[in-house]
Amino acid sequence: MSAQPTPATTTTSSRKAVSLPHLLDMKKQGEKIAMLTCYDACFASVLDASGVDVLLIGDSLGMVLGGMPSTLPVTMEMMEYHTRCVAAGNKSAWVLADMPFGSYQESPEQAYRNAARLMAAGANMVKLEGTAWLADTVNYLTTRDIPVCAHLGLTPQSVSALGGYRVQGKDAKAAKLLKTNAKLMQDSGAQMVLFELIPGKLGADISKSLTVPTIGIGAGVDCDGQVLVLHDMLNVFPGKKPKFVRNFMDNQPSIQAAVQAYVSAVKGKTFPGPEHTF
Ligand SMILES: Nc1nc(=O)c2c([nH]1)NC[C@@H]1CN(c3ccc(C(=O)N[C@@H](CCC(=O)O)C(=O)O)cc3)CN21
Ligand SMILES: CC(C)C(=O)C(=O)O
Ligand SMILES: [Mg+2]
Repeated sequence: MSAQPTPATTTTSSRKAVSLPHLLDMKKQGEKIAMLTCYDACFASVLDASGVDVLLIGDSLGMVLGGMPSTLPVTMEMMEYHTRCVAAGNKSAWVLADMPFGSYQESPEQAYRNAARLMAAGANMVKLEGTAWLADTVNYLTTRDIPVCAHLGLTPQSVSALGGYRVQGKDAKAAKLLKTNAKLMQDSGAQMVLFELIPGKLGADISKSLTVPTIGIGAGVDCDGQVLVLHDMLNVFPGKKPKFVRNFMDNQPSIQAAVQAYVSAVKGKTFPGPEHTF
């Protein structure tokens, strides 16, 4: 083979595609997983080239792109469209798509039918919010070769039942239940578990107790990876920022540099700090 031209800039755009074994290996090696939400081809290309490991097509897109008051009005059509957009711009990152409110809660069969649509649109894995009731569905999807990330802790699709976007697992009983449910998700076949808004100590404890990688948002620095909503860390989402958000545009000349600063901060364990942790 003839020599390849040397790239002008050092990026990770030529990295090997991120895979499930690779993500498991990152946990084993102690390399933190950097995840960001992504809703379109253009940002998919920027994030992929900046070394983001996982692109999450979050149902937060309803609030961020659509200006909706919650994630509940988000539909399968919206999730499919944005998953297609992200897959089109991505080369090597792992593509994770949220299943929207009402698309999986009825039955494992309903969940499979809708998960298959997101996989066909370009997702590598789907994410479902729930507690113990979700176990059968996780088992149904994973035995049929659809990789699953279980989303525990604050589950925004349950905002009305939970009484707001509040920290979960605060007392000993709630903490124990969360840990039990995390193990149940792993035992049901989930290859990733995501925690939103839980005490940092609990995030550390559960992450140590699981063999699959854990991803945190407001769950402390000791999860195996971190996720933020892209528009929050770029400081373009209006209104009061949750405590776990850091503005990565601070002192950065470009969006690319801000995203690279996020990846470095996650890998270097300097984000999240105590000031972002409950
Ligand atoms: N732009 C955006 N960013 C997000 O992180 C996000 C969304 N949208 N939409 C879906 C959910 C909603 N999320 C939220 C929203 C608000 C708080 C919040 O204000 N939390 C309080 C904690 C309150 C307590 O102490 O219990 C905080 O101060 O952070 C947290 C998560 C996370 N997700
Ligand atoms: C905040 C993350 C975890 C999410 O589920 C979303 O963006 O929808
Ligand atoms: Mg979501």
